[in-house]
Amino acid sequence: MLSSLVKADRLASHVGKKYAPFYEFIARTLKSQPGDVDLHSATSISGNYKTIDDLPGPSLATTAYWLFVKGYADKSHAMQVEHKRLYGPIWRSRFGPFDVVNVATAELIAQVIRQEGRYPVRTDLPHWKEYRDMRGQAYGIHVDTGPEWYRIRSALNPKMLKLKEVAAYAPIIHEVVSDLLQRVELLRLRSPDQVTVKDLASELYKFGFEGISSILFETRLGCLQEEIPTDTLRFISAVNDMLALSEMVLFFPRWTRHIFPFWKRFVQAWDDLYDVGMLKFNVCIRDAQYIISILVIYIHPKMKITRPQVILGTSNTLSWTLYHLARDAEVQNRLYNEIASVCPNKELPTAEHLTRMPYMKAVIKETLRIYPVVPGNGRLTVDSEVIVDNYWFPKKTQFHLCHYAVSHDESNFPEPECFVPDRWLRDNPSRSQHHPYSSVPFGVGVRACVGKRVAELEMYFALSRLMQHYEVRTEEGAPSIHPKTRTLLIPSKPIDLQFIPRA
Ligand code: HEM
Repeated sequence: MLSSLVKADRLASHVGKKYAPFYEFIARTLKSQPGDVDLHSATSISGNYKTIDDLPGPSLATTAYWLFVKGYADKSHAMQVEHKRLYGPIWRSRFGPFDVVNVATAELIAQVIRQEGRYPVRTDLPHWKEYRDMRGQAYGIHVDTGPEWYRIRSALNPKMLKLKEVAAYAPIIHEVVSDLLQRVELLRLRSPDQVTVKDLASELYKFGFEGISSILFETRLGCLQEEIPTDTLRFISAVNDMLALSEMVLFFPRWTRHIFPFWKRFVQAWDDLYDVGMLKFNVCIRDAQYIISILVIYIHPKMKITRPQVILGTSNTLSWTLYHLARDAEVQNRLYNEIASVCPNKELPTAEHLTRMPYMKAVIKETLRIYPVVPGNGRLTVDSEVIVDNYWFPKKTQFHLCHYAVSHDESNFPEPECFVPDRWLRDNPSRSQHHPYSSVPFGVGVRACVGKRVAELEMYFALSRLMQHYEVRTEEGAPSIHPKTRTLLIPSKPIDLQFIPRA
């Protein structure tokens, strides 16, 4: 029990006092959990537990059938839900070199996170490490593990996760939001009906890329300009190639590298990334590693070079938010009224204003619940064996945390497919009683998203200023748009919206 409380305390100190009741909940739960064992002696008690071989789950052939015949290759988020229904909340999937244990309830995710150790690992990225070893470069925050990751992360946390520090980025973010507003105005005026902006998501992707780059590079990339600068295009294209090749490189064994061109092109893409990163943005190699690590996590592998579509979490979330607001006039009016009352006469919102906009926060939370940008996260057990739901797992077990299935579970969120921001408001009768891990779009624990605060600031500023200037509507008879998975959860079709200027 002592070890449980220590773990809960450690977690608490990482995330802050705000969540004190949540830690109490964790500590209480831990007292009665099967996971509350001395993990160092797990091997000796492993005989009392079932093992990975006892788990239900699809065979390789069944998985291939689901992906390629039943059409779930770009709907792996929906496959989580279906497989949970078929196999229960914990199951095993095998495909190619991947052997994964899926967990799909909030409680099971909590059990994995509780045992993630001091230096959690999402997944092994041997090919990324190999490139860096070859060029004698450091791994960076996304790839690094162990004490070196912890060192970088500890240096970043106070800068990135403290609201006061992040609020210092407000002027840069507002500058980029002003460009977005100009771009929306230009595009709507240019359209035949003078209100419709076609494929809004791709404009917001450029906004997201521009926003994060101006914070990290302290220089503007020009993504929202009419003509995107060549260097920026080259940088984006290198990221695109690197991500597209990343899966291929991992899938084929090493000895095939002389036969197929993937590895050579993968190395070239990384070389280009560093070259352009350092030339264009004038950053030193260590900074470049850090910046590139951050950027590449959220860039969509399939984005087209001719029309750069850079998918970042913030822009993706904004696209879905506007999509729902356009379909729900009541929610949109409530949001507009809140913004107008806190910032009358289109006053520029500040970080302080945001503290008085609970409804806007609820709108974004609800969007992230329905569309968690990262629909499935990972944890690789490195330090110790773990016990989850009466199963014993050895070191090097890859867990898949099925965020999407959990945040769509009706035992946590009644009518889970409905967009109901009210469920997040305190003192509201329709507030859901849900497990604290039932919607964790930014991940949880010490390895959770380091950009959460920056992302929130960007989304709140962009949404409030768009609402100050426009009412959004859908075109008559516009079809519903469903998400698809391309590593991230993205709209399956372009989102076209009308922007009606407000008086
Ligand atoms: C709505 C926007 C965003 C969402 C939903 C999101 C979500 C996530 C998730 C789920 C993870 C994995 C966490 C885990 O393993 O527990 C993650 C990691 C990470 N995110 Fe974000 N993210 C967003 C925006 C950003 C932004 C704007 C930045 C950059 C400033 C960023 C930087 C990172 C980094 C560096 C990591 C790796 C942290 C580590 O391994 O220590 N994210 N994010």
